[in-house]
Amino acid sequence: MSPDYDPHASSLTGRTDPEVLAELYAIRGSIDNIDASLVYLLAERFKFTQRVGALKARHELPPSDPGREAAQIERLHRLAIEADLEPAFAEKFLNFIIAEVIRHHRALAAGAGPEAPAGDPAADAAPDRTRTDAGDDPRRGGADA
Ligand SMILES: O=C(O)C(=O)C[C@]1(C(=O)O)C=C[C@@H](O)C=C1
Repeated sequence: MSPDYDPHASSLTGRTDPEVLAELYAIRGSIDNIDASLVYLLAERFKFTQRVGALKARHELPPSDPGREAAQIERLHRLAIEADLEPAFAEKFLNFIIAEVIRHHRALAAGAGPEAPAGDPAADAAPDRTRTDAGDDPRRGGADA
């Protein structure tokens, strides 16, 4: 745990029954563990998507793949129902992450990323806007989102 993190930080201290607070802190300990896991999991996911982005940039593939996304969303819907999680939330969450991944892919294709060093032809190429891409996807805010 980071040294400046206070797991008992709360606006409830001093006006809540200490026993209730103790129970709340115990539950929050698990919430903190899960949040930490989410951060590490997301970091791992982004490491892999950076590799996808570098591959796509090298081969001049479009940053987004709507067919893949549709399959991911459908699968996530099913998993969410199984897991008793709101499917609309699961979809929103995945779309949020994917939008960020696509932003990274675009930066890589434009040569801004660490995996596309100067002089790499893929890095110097302008992002290809002629292909099917999220530029047409209203979720991503239009052509230059
Ligand atoms: O699999 C890819 O092609 C990716 O670029 C990764 C990813 C994802 O984050 O899962 C991101 C963008 C694509 O539209 C589809 C999937």
